[in-house]
Amino acid sequence: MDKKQLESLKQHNEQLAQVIIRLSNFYEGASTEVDKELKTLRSHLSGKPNITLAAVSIGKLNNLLMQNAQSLKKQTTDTISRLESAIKRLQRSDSITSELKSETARFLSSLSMQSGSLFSSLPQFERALILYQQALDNEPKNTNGQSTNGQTVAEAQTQDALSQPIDERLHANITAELQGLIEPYYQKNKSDKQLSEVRKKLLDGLTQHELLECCLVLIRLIVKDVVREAGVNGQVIDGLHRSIISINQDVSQTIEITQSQFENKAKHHQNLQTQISDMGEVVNQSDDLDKLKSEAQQYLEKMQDSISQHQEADKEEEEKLILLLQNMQRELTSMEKKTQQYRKKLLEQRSQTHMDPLTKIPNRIAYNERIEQEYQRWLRTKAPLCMAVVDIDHFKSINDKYGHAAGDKTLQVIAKQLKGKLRKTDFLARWGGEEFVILFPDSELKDLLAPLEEIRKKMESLPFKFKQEPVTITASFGLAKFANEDTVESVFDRADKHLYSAKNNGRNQIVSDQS
Ligand SMILES: Nc1nc2c(ncn2[C@@H]2O[C@H](COP(=O)(O)OP(=O)(O)OP(=O)(O)O)[C@@H](O)[C@H]2O)c(=O)[nH]1
Repeated sequence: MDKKQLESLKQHNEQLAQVIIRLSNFYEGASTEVDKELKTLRSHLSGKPNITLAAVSIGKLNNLLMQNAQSLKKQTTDTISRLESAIKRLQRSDSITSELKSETARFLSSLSMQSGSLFSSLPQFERALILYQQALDNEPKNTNGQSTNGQTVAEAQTQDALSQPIDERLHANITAELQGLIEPYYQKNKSDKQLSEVRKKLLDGLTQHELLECCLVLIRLIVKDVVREAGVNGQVIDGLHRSIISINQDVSQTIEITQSQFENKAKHHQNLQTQISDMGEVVNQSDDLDKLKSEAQQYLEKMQDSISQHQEADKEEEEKLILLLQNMQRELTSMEKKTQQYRKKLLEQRSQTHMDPLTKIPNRIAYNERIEQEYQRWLRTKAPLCMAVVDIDHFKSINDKYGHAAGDKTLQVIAKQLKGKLRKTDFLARWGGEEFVILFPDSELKDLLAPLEEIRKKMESLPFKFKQEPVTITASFGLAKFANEDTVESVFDRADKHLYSAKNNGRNQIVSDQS
């Protein structure tokens, strides 16, 4: 192999090492054993890659991933058989229609053909959910609103519980949770009629029965979305897994060929050495010039033969190597592309899951992560940390009088205002509905009163205009500071209590630990 080819092999190995390091992140968390082996693999590949050790590690990893795939397959088969018995139970129920009965029969026969792959089974779960929902929708009700089929005691009790009015607070909490859940889907697909209707119902307030219906619509929507996402992600990971196996085979072959080339060279070298020393001996012992000439000629011819033979073999091996390298390069390029697309998608997904789609500020998931960091920092350093809870006053009346679009716009404007007035190190999130939460690291409560008062005044003076009418919008604030044995929850509760004192005292004001 010439210097240029060696250089290219080295470059490919380094490129391969980089891709494998990046790829290995996708498997992180599959199991502790996989994680451990991935760590070893990364250590072999980082800095100056050691491909020989890495190939051993990749082999082990490959076995582990295959075992993992087997246990996943078993779990999937178990789950499918549980799903099968649930659907059989539904089929035996007296109260389902004949149409639904034949549909469950069709579903059961399609389940028996299931391959056992998690991703291909996911749509079956969704179908089962739809069948159950249809059965629930069709279920005949007696005058108490209870089902007339032969229920077990537990089922009858659950049904009973559903016919009781649920606690008002719980109802409000479920409504708020559903509002939060539906928002990203609604923002992505505003023209979807069913989505807009469900969202409107959630914002206007709904009965217990309507709330249950909304839950079902949302569950269906989310399952569909998860199935789609899981399908896409599964395909990507599957594809990457296949590429890694193929590259692993190429690497092993490359190593084998390089090793055999090395051994052949050594053998050839040894042969030449022997021939040269034999020739040396003949020269030493010979006293006849003509004989010496002919013997030397014979040796030279032998050496010539052995060199050309070696060159032939070398050429063949090199051609094989070049083919392998070309293969590897193709696989690497396609893997790079796939991982880059996947990484981009993951980043997008992460930022979407942490952002409120309406106001484009962090949401409650982001808040939960950030408050945990700030709280841990406060425990460690005791640097002052404050929290404010902000709630728009009489927001329901904006929705009622001017419509939800006006309510949405108000939330967007207020979020923008709040964000614009805060320091870069402060953290603002939409807690839910018309409520926001702000974290003030490294800030004393007494120093926050004036700036918050300024924000409150600014909000009050914002020139809102709906249906040609100027509208004044105000907000109430509850402010608390972390102290003594406080936890995240205790500080939030205190800020929330202050907020409600502010509401009870006439709204549009700030109440704090110092009030
Ligand atoms: N337009 C719109 N309205 C929302 C959104 N999220 C929550 N809401 C509405 O915000 C309103 C909050 O009303 P309430 O909790 O009764 O409080 P309020 O009217 O602000 O009254 P006080 O807080 O007591 O001043 C409800 O009508 C919700 O439907 C949203 O994303 N968009």
